[in-house]
Amino acid sequence: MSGPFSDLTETLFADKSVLSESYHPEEILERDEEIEEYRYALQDILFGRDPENVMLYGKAGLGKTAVTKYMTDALREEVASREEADDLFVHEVNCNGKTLFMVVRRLVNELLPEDASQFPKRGLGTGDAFDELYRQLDRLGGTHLIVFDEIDHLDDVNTLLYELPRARSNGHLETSRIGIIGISNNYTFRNSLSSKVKDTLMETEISFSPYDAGELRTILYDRADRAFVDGAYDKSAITMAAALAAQDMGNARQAIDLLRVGAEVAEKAGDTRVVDDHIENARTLVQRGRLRNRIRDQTQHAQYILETVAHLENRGQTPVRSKTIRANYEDVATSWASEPLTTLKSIQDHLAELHMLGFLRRTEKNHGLSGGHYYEYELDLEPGVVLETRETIEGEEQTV
Ligand SMILES: Nc1ncnc2c1ncn2[C@@H]1O[C@H](COP(=O)(O)OP(=O)(O)OP(=O)(O)O)[C@@H](O)[C@H]1O
Repeated sequence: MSGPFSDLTETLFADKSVLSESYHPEEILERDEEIEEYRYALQDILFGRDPENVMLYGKAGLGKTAVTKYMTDALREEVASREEADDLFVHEVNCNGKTLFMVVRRLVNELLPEDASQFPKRGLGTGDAFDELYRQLDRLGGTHLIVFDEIDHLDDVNTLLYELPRARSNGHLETSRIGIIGISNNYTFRNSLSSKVKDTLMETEISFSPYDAGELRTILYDRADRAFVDGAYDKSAITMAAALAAQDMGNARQAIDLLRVGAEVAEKAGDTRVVDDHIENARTLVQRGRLRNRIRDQTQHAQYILETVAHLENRGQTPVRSKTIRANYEDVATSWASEPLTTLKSIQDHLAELHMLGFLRRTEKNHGLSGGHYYEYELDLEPGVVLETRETIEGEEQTV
């Protein structure tokens, strides 16, 4: 029987999952120094001693999570192969949007025996959660590495970083040991800690710098070799993806995304080889995707105003003054069944913000004493992207 999928064969990919976000590379490339520092900080675990605490700093996509997974997996394997080494447990918790209580409770629940009831959400305090955490850690014994991702987003991080590292010396733990691994995008995180914590933490700091084009090329070649069938990519396509990502933020995630999206562009076009043009197309698609996310992040009325300017732009009526934008904005807001903002000042505030964020271009007009002084606005991006994104957002809201 023939159907819409029946004539499909795989032409480009040997294993596409290698280019996905959930893929964990077996080998970490171009991070030898960071791995060496990490190894030194954690190696005491093998000899029954407390590990050093580790703080990793670096912007998005620079390998902090990948290196951490690689190191903790390798350590687990090593511990398993040595009879004399204590058991090793690795726990991970993301701190974004969480309170200290939520984070400690989450760890407790992960440690509790399967048949035990969960730590209550209400009725007990953070101190009780810490006590339970210590009880469970000692019940299991061994060494526990706790990875706190986005640690800078945690409220009351000072208490966490004062309590946990000292739990053993303070007599809360007898049979188990703890090592803390904190991950942060914010290089100034340490400065925000209380001096008490700064003085006692004694952590190893490992800083992840942006990848240069050569380093990204190495990472991409390795992925491409695994992801594609033989002869399915041009070397220059890899060079181009690496160069584009290096020029931007030196982010490996972005480089891998460019390669994956480029390959998808090639596949859709029925091409059997990924070449520069596909990567160039991927760049536009990835940029559009990012732009859509930025539009989504704006408040509802800021989005209506952006949509208004996009309509005016399409009708060739820009640059335009805030008064005209306001009149048109009222129709847009009403068309989405929303009550428009009432004052010109609130529209102007949104316009100033949208200008500052790079969505709008603004020109100052000065017509002397008689004509007055005002601004004219036009869109600083393609109107089509704004209107498409707005339609999608409203469509999603209606289905919720
Ligand atoms: N040195 C490397 N070798 C191989 N793959 C890498 C390397 N660095 C990063 N990657 C890959 O790039 C992607 C992003 O890396 P990762 O998630 O580790 O970044 P991160 O620094 O933790 O960023 P974020 O703060 O956004 O989570 C992942 O797919 C990861 O496997």
